[in-house]
Amino acid sequence: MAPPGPLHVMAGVLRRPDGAVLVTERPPGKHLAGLWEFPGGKLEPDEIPFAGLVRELREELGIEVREAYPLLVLPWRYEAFQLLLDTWVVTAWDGTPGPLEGQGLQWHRPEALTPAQLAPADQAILRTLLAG
Ligand SMILES: Nc1nc2c([nH]c(=O)n2[C@@H]2O[C@H](COP(=O)(O)OP(=O)(O)OP(=O)(O)O)[C@@H](O)[C@H]2O)c(=O)[nH]1
Repeated sequence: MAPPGPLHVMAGVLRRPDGAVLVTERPPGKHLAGLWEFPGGKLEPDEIPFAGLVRELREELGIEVREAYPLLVLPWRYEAFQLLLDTWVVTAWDGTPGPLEGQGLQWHRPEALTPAQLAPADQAILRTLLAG
């Protein structure tokens, strides 16, 4: 049987007008617990990427995405699985992002993020943000 394909994971980089971006902490007991990531999650079967991004950010942060554009689709391999991290920059939303799942939330300018505190795949996203 063919091995399972990569997990398609949506990630949203919420960017405020002052340039700060939102990072969220992975909860205890989960893969990469204690590291920081961009909020999001797995795409559901037959869901288009933008709809998955909107759904995940509604579920995790309680916001309604209004404007977003694709930044990069990053293929990544962890020991146990592979993912395609489909990353969008979110420039406008309704509501105030809150920790609906009890996760830590922090706003930082990309230059102030410490790469080692991010999920490994997200370190590549950070490089793209810094290059842009
Ligand atoms: N949402 C999100 N997931 C990421 C990022 N970077 C990264 O490596 N991942 C990995 O992508 C996988 C899928 O994320 P997820 O949020 O749906 O999954 P999860 O572990 O919370 O599990 P669950 O929602 O099934 O309980 C996780 O293993 C997570 O570690 C990121 O920036 N955002």
